[in-house]
Amino acid sequence: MFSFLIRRSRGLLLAAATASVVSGICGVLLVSRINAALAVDNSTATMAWIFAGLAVAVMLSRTLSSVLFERLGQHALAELRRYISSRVIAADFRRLEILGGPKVQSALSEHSTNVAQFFVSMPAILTNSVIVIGCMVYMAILSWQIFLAAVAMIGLGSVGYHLAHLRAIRHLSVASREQDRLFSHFRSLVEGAKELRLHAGKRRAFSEDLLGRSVEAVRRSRSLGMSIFVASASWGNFLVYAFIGLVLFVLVGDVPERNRVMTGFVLVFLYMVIPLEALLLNIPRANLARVAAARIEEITRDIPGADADDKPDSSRLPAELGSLEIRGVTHRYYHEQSDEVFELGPLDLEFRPGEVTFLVGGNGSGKTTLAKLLVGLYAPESGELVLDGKPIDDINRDRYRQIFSAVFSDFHLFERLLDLEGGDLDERGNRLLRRLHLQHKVQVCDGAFTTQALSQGQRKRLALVAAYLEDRPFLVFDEWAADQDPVFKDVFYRELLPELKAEGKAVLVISHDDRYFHLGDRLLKLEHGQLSVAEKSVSCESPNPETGGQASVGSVG
Ligand SMILES: Nc1ncnc2c1ncn2[C@@H]1O[C@H](COP(=O)(O)OP(=O)(O)OP(=O)(O)O)[C@@H](O)[C@H]1O
Repeated sequence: MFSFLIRRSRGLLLAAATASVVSGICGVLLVSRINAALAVDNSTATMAWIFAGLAVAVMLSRTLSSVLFERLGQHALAELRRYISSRVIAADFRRLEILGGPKVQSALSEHSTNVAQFFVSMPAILTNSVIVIGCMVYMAILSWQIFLAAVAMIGLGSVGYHLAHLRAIRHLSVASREQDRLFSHFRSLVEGAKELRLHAGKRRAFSEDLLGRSVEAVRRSRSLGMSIFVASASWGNFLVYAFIGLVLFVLVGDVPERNRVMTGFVLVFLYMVIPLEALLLNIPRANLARVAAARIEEITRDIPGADADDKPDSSRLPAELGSLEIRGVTHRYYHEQSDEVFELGPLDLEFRPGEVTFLVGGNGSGKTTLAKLLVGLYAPESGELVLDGKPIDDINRDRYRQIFSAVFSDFHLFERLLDLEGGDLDERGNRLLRRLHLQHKVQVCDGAFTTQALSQGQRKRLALVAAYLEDRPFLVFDEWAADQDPVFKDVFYRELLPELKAEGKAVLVISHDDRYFHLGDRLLKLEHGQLSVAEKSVSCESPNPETGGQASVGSVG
């Protein structure tokens, strides 16, 4: 993940790192100049100018590195969000369903921000590392014996620090996993607002048992992890003071030029303590970023790219449907908790243009799953879809999907009518809105609905308008009419469906409205994932003159 980000902004990173290193070097030179000034009786004007020059260089390089790293942080955040979004857009739909929205949201917000923080803490890490290393070199020049003692002390500190880090990272990983769950509770907080307000007990249980526990678990693991980091930073700090004591009161007695060396060491130490502290405190942030990056990698690994083609060449999309066959297609859902499997199929079906097919079946019989298989959202586990004699595979599945417009029962309405153009788009949209009696509530203006603040049934009508405007050869409606009033049910079944049929569209309608079934060309019934031929209902209505009331059933498996 970091290497990906580093690759994307190599130039900026190099400039920022150079500025940090320059700032560190100038800082160390500054101390050496102070020490030199202390060692002479009268400091010269040249010494003063060098000092001033170095001080200005430190200020400029530190400002430059901080600004550049801040920009890098924002750049990294934007890059990560682009990367994760593109992976999500291209992901296999079923894998995305299994992964779930909260994890994606968590990756896009918190994990990405933490990774970006790495770049913000980089100047502190780099500059202070250079200062600490420079100070060590300066110490080595002053006395190599004491330098060796410092190296031994740093070795001891590093081992303790490393062991503490391993432990801290474990806690931070637990926290970032728990945070994904927390995001799903955040979603319930808004989406379940009605239910939570209507039931005090449910509200209490949710906020205490679910949300509260999750918030607490994240807090506990993260503060444990960060406390270990901070404690190990204090341990490092303690070692510095222990070392100062050791040098001042034990080691320095044996070295030649005792006074000069002692002044030098005291100065270097005092100068080094703050950068060292900053270094030890910033390394945890970098580690937090490492954990977040690992989590993002894990999440994006779970959603491998499928067959989505970024720019489907619309000229290659079939404007008309020839024949579409489903041959021996199956799909299975495994439910881990109950160790049960729902199996749909094997199904054999054929769809033709200008044909309206009704699909019925009890709840959970597999209707929506069949629709998802048909439109290519799920790849069949066995069997195949054949469009105009050509089998659909991973390579051409995305192009295949472009022949469908669908309104699923959990449809989503985008703010704009995306990828629809034409000077008369607004006019065509508004014409449809008039037919659906929505013209007083909403309009299509500049390719977007003027509002979405409508009832669920009205919003579904907007989804129908969007599907209509797409003008694709195959339309799928998953219980579209379920929440429409009788007038609009009538408009849908008696006006819109026949119109689509007359235009040569193939239409699959998942429905429980048996009083309209005679208006379709055939009726399919699903029971426990298996298709059966169903008799068309003739209740309430006279037989359809077009079909003579007979179900024209395609090849039904
Ligand atoms: N995302 C999913 N993950 C796991 N199992 C699922 C998922 N969606 C559906 N199922 C299982 O598949 C079965 C069929 O579901 P499906 O949504 O296709 O039924 P349906 O006939 O459309 O039902 P309804 O009339 O209630 O909309 C269900 O019994 C359910 O157990």
